[in-house]
Amino acid sequence: MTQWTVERLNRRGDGVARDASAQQVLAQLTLPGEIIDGAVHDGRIETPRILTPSTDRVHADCPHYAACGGCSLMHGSDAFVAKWKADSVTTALAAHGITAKIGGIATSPPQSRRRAVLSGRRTKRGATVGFHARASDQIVDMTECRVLRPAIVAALPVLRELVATGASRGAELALTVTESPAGLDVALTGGKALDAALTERLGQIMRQGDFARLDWDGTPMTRRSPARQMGRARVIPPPGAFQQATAEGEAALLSVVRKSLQGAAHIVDLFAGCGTFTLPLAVTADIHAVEGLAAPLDALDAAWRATPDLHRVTTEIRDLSARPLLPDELARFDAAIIDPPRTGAPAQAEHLAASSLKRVAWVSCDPVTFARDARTMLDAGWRMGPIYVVDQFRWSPHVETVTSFTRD
Ligand SMILES: C[S@@+](CC[C@H](N)C(=O)[O-])C[C@H]1O[C@@H](n2cnc3c(N)ncnc32)[C@H](O)[C@@H]1O
Repeated sequence: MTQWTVERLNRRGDGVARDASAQQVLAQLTLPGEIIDGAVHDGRIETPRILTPSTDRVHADCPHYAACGGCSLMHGSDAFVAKWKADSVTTALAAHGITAKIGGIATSPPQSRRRAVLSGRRTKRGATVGFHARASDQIVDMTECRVLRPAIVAALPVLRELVATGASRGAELALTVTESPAGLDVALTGGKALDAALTERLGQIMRQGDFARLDWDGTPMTRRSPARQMGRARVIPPPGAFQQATAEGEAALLSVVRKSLQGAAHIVDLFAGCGTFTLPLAVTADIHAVEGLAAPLDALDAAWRATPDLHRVTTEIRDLSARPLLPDELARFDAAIIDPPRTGAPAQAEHLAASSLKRVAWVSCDPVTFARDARTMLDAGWRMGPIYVVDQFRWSPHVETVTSFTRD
């Protein structure tokens, strides 16, 4: 059988391997340097046999690992994964001619992810709930998980009950499950239409799982408010709202943002969400929070109004792709935070680059789009500080970063 040598992992964490004639295949769950064989289908080896393992290979301690798409790097040592994530940032920046200094990597511990989007489907015997299998629309019926908070794992039987009760045959439900201090906050989409009988049954299931809130396709049922602390403020995030995936990751991002903007008195927070950065920084600065969705901004505003002694916080609903803040609008601030979605913020980057601002803290969840936007800033004369890698999605190929841009 042909033998292949794994040269590197691609951005999805798949091994890129070559045989003696330089033919290339992709092989999941492999590591650089490994010699493998296995059946090739459509340019992929789905179940590679590891003939010569890497010294970075470790036992993946999860019964679902062979199939579950939630993790794809659990077979690599912590040191290997940390270096691979840092290297994927430097490689993305190098593609735009940028030499980056990595300031450090903060990896969230196992079982720390407090928010996950799971899938659920009714089956003949009940229901299946979990992440999708790798490159598949099948759902892995999860009984254990090394990344999710224990409270979410413990709720899996109740989540299955929820899906068995509320899913139409064949339909796939999406369950955004967030651990709040008051209990689980579950937002479900794709369920059966609510009627009196279903509402009553859902109430029983909520009590069984001791859920704080269940949002059924836009109809919220609340037993306790799923409020959480952001700085001194208590925010009630809207159902399913974006929140940083781990408390440790959020603290690491906030610490770099805070240090980068120290002493700033008037800050604009672009892509502000529910106020992860706005509310803690409002202890020392006036903040203008800009965000595309009304619901998170309403939550941010309500939290600010209910908290004594914070600086002034104003909010603006605005699509920052279609209508980025212009240089003359940015002129009234002395610093900015930007935390765009994975697509990055090419339009807003142009205007930040051309503005009179002197400091920008830049949070990113995609090194490739970040590198493009960083190029825009550097071309306009900004300097980029060290990049901190914040790994909130341990064992997945996902990489987040935070850095600062300054100029005199
Ligand atoms: C990565 S999240 C960051 C949220 C917040 N900074 C935090 O840390 O919780 C990106 C945010 O950008 C918002 N968003 C996405 N596209 C947008 C757009 N075109 N204009 C304005 N906001 C947008 C999303 O609703 C989301 O709240």
